[in-house]
Amino acid sequence: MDATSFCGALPQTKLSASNRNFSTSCPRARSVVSVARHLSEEFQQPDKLYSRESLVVSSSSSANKGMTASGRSYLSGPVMKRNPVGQAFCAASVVGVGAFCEGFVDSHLHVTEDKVGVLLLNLGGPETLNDVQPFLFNLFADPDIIRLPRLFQFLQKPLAKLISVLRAPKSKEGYASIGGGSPLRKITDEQADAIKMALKAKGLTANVYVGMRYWYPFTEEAIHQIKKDKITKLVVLPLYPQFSISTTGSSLRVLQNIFSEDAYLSRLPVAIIQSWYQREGYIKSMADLIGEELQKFAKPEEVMIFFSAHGVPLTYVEDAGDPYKDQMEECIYLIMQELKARGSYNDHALAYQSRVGPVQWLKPYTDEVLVELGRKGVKSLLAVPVSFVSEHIETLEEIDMEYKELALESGIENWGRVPALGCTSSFITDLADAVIEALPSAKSISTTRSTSEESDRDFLSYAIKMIFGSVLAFVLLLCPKVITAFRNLLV
Ligand SMILES: C=CC1=C(C)c2cc3[nH]c(cc4nc(cc5[nH]c(cc1n2)c(C)c5CCC(=O)O)C(CCC(=O)O)=C4C)c(C)c3C=C
Ligand SMILES: [Fe+2]
Repeated sequence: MDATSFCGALPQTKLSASNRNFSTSCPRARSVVSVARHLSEEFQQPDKLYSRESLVVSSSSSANKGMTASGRSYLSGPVMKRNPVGQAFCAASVVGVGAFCEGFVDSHLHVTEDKVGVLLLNLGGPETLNDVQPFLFNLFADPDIIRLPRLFQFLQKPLAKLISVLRAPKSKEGYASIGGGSPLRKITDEQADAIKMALKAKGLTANVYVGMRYWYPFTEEAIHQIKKDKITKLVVLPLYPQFSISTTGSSLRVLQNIFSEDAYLSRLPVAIIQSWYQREGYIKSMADLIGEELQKFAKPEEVMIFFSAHGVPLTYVEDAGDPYKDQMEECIYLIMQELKARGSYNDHALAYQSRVGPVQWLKPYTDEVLVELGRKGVKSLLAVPVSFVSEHIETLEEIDMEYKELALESGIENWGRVPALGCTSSFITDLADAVIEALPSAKSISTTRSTSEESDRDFLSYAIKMIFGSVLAFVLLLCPKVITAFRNLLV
């Protein structure tokens, strides 16, 4: 497998151009932030962290699983056989009972006695209003959220402090209006329990862990527990249907860092499901929910189906090759095809919400499209949140309150909103299938540990950057003009 073929492992129905960007047009290794791309660079340097066949990062797709851009298999291990509707045969061959995965039969028909773990990756959210500023700090301190040129990366934390302090009042207002905190932890825990039960029903006993990127339970805590439980095979399932550098990519980078520094983890066979927006079970579950909500309108056939996805800055897609936009568009296409197959021929639109800061984000923007649709005479509209599978601040506050008000002011008379998938059983069953399908392709990561000389050097440069960064932040904080300019940009 070469670096290009690894990039080909990204979901790729319409992505060949952006995938090529991963390996060719973005030479900076650290500031350009896709884990897939980063790994592909590691592959070009054989003495670095990852061996060529070490980490299986797959798109959970019936169309391209296990295939490179040129159609060759990138999996060196067993490749799952599939039936024509994209379900792996694996579910039927799982026969295990007892603790963990005893008796699990892989596609080589070898009986393995693994302790299977499933790690759900999610964003996390503040549980109280006091958590909001530190949560925002964690978010903005992420180099996959604020992407600074390499030379300025030492400013990441001071900048995160500044932005989080300035943004906190507005965010707090939002969280206060949905009950004083994010529901994400509770919902993700429920999803974890539901996936565990669904796996058990299919004959696979597994521990399911939740690892959040910016709040408790942090990914590090989940990994600690995975080690304690002596898991022997791990499937990583990010709870984002579409891959973005800013979400799945960021969480995978954290995992990569933890795994590369730990002897046990670097030997642990891992399979990563990178995106799953194209899975039949997910598409059908979304179509079910949309169909149900359409029926609540007096004239369902006249309703505009309005997909609202979380945005990302335009540079992610255009410069860093984030496949998010392509995957989102393909996802909407598949959902609409499914609705057509069921006899619904509604008009639809896709727009992007929740932009933050002064830069351009993916367009069209949700608020502008709502006003435009109202102006054009659309009277009935069904909002469909499509980038996230739990209720969260951006569905409960931004869509249900802000956008609804804007739509009604703009002339739309009948408003509806599709709930997030949450623990919808067909959806959970499909995620369980995705886990079972991914399991046989788990591979361990082999690493070379850094020498003590290297870590001494790292520490020194870290210390210098921190001191320099703190002085700069101090100067910035003392300059009222800078603060006012920032505040105007952020709120
Ligand atoms: C696919 C989903 C998401 C993408 C892509 C994404 C990118 C992204 N987000 C920010 C900034 C913020 N995000 C915030 C909260 C938040 N974002 C998502 C999802 C995606 N973000 C979720 C699920 C949540 C948590 C919601 C909750 O219930 O707690 C916030 C904090 C809330 C606020 O102040 O608005 C910020 C800020 C950026 C900059 C970005 C891409 C670069
Ligand atoms: Fe966000």
